[in-house]
This record gives sequence, C-alpha cells and structure tokens, in this order.
Amino acid sequence: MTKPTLEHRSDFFKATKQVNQDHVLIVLNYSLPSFVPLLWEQSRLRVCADGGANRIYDELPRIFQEEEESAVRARYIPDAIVGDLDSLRPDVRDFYTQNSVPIIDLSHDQDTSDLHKCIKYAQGANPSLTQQSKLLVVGAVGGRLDHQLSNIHILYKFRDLRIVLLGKGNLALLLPEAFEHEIYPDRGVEGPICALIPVGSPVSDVHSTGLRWNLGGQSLQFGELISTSNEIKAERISVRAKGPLLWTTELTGTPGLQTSSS
Ligand SMILES: Nc1ncnc2c1ncn2[C@@H]1O[C@H](COP(=O)(O)OP(=O)(O)OP(=O)(O)O)[C@@H](O)[C@H]1O
Ligand SMILES: Cc1ncc(C[n+]2csc(CCO)c2C)c(N)n1
Repeated sequence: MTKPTLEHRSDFFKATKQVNQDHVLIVLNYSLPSFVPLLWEQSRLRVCADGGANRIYDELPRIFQEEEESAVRARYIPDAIVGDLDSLRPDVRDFYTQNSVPIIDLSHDQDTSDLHKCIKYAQGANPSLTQQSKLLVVGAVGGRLDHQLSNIHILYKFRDLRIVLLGKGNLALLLPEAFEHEIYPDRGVEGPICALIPVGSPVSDVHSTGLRWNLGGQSLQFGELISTSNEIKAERISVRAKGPLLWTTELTGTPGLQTSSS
C-alpha cells in the first residue's frame, strides 16, 4: 500500500514581515542563529524555554548593534516564558514581568525538558496547533550533547507534529514512517551536506532520490551503515523507508535574501 506524501519546505527562510498562522517559534537556551528575527516576525506565537529568555535579552541587541539595546529588547517581547525556571536570570525575569509576559513555572516536573514543556504549552494555547503548524525551535543544536540528544528525542516523542530544530549551522527534522517524503531544501541557505540518520532503531528498505549517495532499499543502522556527509543534488529529495529517519542539512547561506513570493 502506498503511503501519503508529506512535503517539507523551508519556507521560513524566505524574507517576510507577514505573520504565518502556521508558524510557532520556540527559543532554547543556546547560542542563537542570526536569523531569529526573521523567524520571530513570521511566527504567530513566540515562547522562550526557561533560559531561552536570557538569549533573546542578551543576543538580539548584538544582532542589531546599530540600535539602542533597550529599543531592540522592547521589540522582541515573547508571548510566554515556560520551564522549570532554573536558568532564567533574575534581571531578565524582572524585565519581561514588567512587560506583562506570563512566566509559567513548571519546576514540579523534573522528568521532562523545557522544550517538552514549551510544546505542551503551544498545544494548549489558543488557537492550538493544527496538522499544518510548524514549530521552529532555535538554539536547538550545538553545545551540550545531552541537550541536543534530548531535542532529537522530542522529534520522536511528538512525531505527529511538524518540528524543525535549528541552530547556527544545522537544521534537523524527523521523517515519520507513516509518510513518503518530498523535501525541498532552500538551496540559498541549506546544503550541500545532508544526512539521513536512523536514531534509536534500525530502519530497513530506505529509498531516496536527489542525493549524491542514494539509498536503494538498504537498511540504515548504527554500527552498520548511516548516511552522513551525503550531498543534496536536486531541487527535490524523496525518501521512503520502513521506519522514522532524522533528516539534517547544514546551513551555509544567509536566510532572508529571497522573498516568500520569489
Ligand atoms: N547546549 C544546548 N544545546 C541544545 N539545546 C540546549 C542547550 N542548552 C539548552 N538547550 C535547550 O534549551 C532548553 C532550556 O535550557 P535551560 O538551560 O534553561 O534548561 P534546563 O532544562 O534547566 O537544563 P539543565 O538540563 O541544565 O537543567 C533545554 O530544555 C534544552 O532543550
Ligand atoms: C531517568 C531520568 N533521568 C534524568 C532525569 C532528570 N531530568 C530529565 S528532564 C529534567 C528537567 C530538565 O529541565 C531532569 C532534571 C529524570 N527525571 N529521569
């Protein structure tokens, strides 16, 4: 039986000032990529995971160096700060409290990460998430390996949602088993390096097109074969497999140079 097709478009890298009702931004507590303002402006909900609020407070004024710090901070006020709040600095907490940002203390839960808590928050928000919603998670790659693995774990845990992990040099998303996948990377920003990784369990019958090293029905498995250092060779990459695969691309270009209509 053929599976339905899921398309993956990196439309969020296109220059736009318009809010996209499908886009939700989650800011984590790690070094932020310079395209955060681009994602911020197009997102209909912006949530900071605990110390993620320190990042927007500290790092956004550095992106707009020619402007007053206070003017930049006042422009980027999140809709909520959610987490166990052990990393949120007191001065940052005071600033956003004065700006009426709800600060949601979920410190009683020490079994789930702040990213998990933010996704639950977005699911409970009004309007809630739909099948079209895309959660753009920034500060998700680089730094502590356990945090990065936890962020990947969240892709698997919430595999029915469309979540994109983004960092300074990488993008990662999950290709769930229930679909055949068509990926349209933004070649002005992504590639050429890409990878297909079977995190957690072996994945058999992997078929791909559009890559330098395509798969023709092999199994991917840690300890046997995983497809790292592969290369994007076409506008469209197709992938199907008997199991979920992590798709990653390197980010080498500058987002926001093309408009969403081009
Ligand atoms: N170095 C990192 N790389 C990737 N993601 C990170 C990194 N540091 C933090 N995060 C993400 O940001 C979220 C918030 O970070 P914060 O430091 O506030 O979390 P935390 O849960 O208190 O961390 P810890 O495990 O140190 O207690 C984390 O749940 C994690 O998803
Ligand atoms: C088996 C097991 N391992 C680790 C933790 C710790 N932990 C996991 S998520 C989290 C919250 C981080 O903000 C903490 C402290 C646990 N609870 N259970």
